[in-house]
Amino acid sequence: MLYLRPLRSCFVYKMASSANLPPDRRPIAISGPSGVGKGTLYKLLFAQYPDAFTLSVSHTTRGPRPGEQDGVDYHYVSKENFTELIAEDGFIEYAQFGDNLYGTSKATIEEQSAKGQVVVLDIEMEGVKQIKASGFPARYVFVAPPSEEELEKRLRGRGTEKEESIQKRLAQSKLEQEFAKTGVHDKIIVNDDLEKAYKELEDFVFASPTES
Ligand SMILES: Nc1ncnc2c1ncn2[C@@H]1O[C@H](COP(=O)(O)OP(=O)(O)OP(=O)(O)O)[C@@H](O)[C@H]1O
Repeated sequence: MLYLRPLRSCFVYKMASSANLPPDRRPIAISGPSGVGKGTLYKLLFAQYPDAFTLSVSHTTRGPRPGEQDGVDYHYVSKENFTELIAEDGFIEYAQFGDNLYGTSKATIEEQSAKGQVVVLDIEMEGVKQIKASGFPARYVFVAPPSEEELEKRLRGRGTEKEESIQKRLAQSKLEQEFAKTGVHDKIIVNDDLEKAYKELEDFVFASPTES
């Protein structure tokens, strides 16, 4: 069980949630191996600054699962609609997993950004490559594990994956880390101590455009 001390006093939290917006409004693409703690880190950021950030809502051709809402969890579209959007160059990145297509639409990011929030994208390596190639303005954060052993421990500790899935994620993690070594990201955060890693993320996202 992860123990996390409150990150800020209540007073600072209120100030932050109403007035503290990042000076650099480009979307932030967060990537890194599965189980490294990406979701944990950006959820802390959202909790701390509820008005400043929003998670990008992807398009998918898979049907909604019970409890999922269109426009909240995903934008659910038909395969025909999805392929039309690809033809119109409507995605900054897309990929196929199993029988289904998933993608991040330019229009969605623009609509979300127009509301005044900074869009956060939780994205894997191929997505990062595609966004870079598209020329879409974004900032890139890579979350790295302190070690392979710790990553495996976190994946197992989360209790969401079967053995085969854990092995696949660990193998993919090596590719993600090799990719990160090529220097494509603006910031690499080693998620060892959670509070320290969170602080690094917070400092990065609130840096002025010239600093990052
Ligand atoms: N610094 C940390 N120290 C210890 N445990 C951590 C730390 N950061 C995250 N964790 C734990 O590691 C597990 C994986 O974290 P999380 O689900 O956020 O990973 P993720 O990178 O978003 O994974 P995925 O890409 O599969 O969604 C969770 O159980 C989380 O509580």
